[in-house]
Amino acid sequence: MPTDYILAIDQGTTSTRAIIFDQSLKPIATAQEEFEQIFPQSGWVEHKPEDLWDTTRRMCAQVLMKADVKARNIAAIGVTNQRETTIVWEKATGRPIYNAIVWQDRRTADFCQQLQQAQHEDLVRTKTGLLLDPYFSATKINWILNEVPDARAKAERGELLFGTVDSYLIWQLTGGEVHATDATNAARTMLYNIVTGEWDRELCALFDVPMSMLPEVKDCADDFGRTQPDLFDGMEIPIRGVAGDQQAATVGQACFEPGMAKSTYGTGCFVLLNTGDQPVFSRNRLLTTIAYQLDGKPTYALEGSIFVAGAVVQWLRDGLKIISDAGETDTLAAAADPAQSVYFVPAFTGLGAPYWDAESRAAIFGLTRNSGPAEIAKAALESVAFQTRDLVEAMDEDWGGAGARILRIDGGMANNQFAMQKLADQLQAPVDRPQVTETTALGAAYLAGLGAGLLETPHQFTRQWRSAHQFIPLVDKSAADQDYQGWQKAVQRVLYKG
Ligand SMILES: Nc1ncnc2c1ncn2[C@@H]1O[C@H](COP(=O)(O)OP(=O)(O)O)[C@@H](O)[C@H]1O
Ligand SMILES: O=P(O)(O)OC[C@H](O)CO
Repeated sequence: MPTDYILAIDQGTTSTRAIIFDQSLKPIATAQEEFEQIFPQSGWVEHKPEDLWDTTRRMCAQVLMKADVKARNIAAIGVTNQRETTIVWEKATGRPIYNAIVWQDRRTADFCQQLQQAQHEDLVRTKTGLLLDPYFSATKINWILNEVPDARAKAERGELLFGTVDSYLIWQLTGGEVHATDATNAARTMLYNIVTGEWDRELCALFDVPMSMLPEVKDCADDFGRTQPDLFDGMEIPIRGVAGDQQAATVGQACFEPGMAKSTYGTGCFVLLNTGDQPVFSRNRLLTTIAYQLDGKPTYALEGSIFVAGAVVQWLRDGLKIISDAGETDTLAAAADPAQSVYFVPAFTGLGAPYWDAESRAAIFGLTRNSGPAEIAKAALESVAFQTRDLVEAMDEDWGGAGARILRIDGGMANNQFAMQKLADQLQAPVDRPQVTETTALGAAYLAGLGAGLLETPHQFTRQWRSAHQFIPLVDKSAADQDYQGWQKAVQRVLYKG
């Protein structure tokens, strides 16, 4: 049998997936497992790095078995990951010195505020395209170095390494041989200059992060080393593709032309609009980021980041316990009393774009004695559509109204008919769900195939993209606007910043 499969590892916020694709990029088999979410204090979110690695290793083994494919038939591995999540480990042992601090974690809000008050936001923004928010890695690294005993001294002696989840997995996969990341993940650390394409000395000084801890930055389709032999039956499989999960989804949705946009509904929701070879800086507090980097050339994107999308459904299941499965919200919401105006602002960990309010917390408005699980589920799903409209309106202004008129959607929650119909209604524009909804893994597989020289240029891949379902607006603009105004009022009531 020829060596012609690609293994994509998608290490997400709530679960780890491994998917095998054939050379035509058709998914052959998937293995997936959830892992523990740790909430030590209000606004804090952690993962055990060992869980991220163990689930990765096991899902890779499982998917090979499921697909009945041998390791020797895997031509290349692509890695994609939850972004910004921060891990610091010992160079000598590979042992993490603290749990992974997850992107949603808000513990460094005060530090960010101090830096804002000291007028550092413009510097950060021009160099990184980001805002001074706890979301990004820099202040999380600073926290670990300050709070873990001896960490700072060890870091200064060059004994500690930092990585986003991709780097940590590459380090583990290669048996400590390779400490690298790609430009899209580097762009989320708040230490990387997205214009010059290098780690920024001034920012590392500002956040007090020794540059010796930082990984080498590579293209998205590049040589990230080979797996250590005892992981895959003695085979050393090349790792050839890496991208942050939202950027991988942008690739997987074939958004290769300026003006094309995708929106991914996983734990959070992230809209990325391709802006071409020049960074566009937002006037509406959206982020500027690298969509992908090939042959040393970055393609930039405007990004809107919502911290809670699918996570609100998880909360209905695990917190409120009104459903036992995420999919149940679909029928539950459809049965809600249409006369009630319940709004749910899911600011469990503050609000992301365009509000950037780390201290606000969630609230439900408009409850009556007749409100029940159906009305709450409906409001939860609708919150995702309203939040996306917030982003798309901001993007339209920044991009001169010439943004994508059709949004490509993916992620676990894109399977929810009710939520996605509401989205089309709110945007007053069509919403396209593709045939392959595992676009994040697909993007990573494509990059790995490109890096391994198995696959052709992006234009070839673009021709393969197919819509499976298009949602079109079913309400008129005035009804949608009236609904949206209720949301805007609800948001104003939870904003901490006022
Ligand atoms: N049918 C559905 N309806 C609503 N939400 C869903 C549905 N299926 C999955 N989800 C939500 O989507 C999220 C999982 O999507 P996924 O893309 O796997 O996320 P992640 O990569 O962040 O782990 C969960 O938060 C889950 O609650
Ligand atoms: O794990 P996801 O799919 O929710 O994505 C998380 C993002 O990368 C955070 O920036």
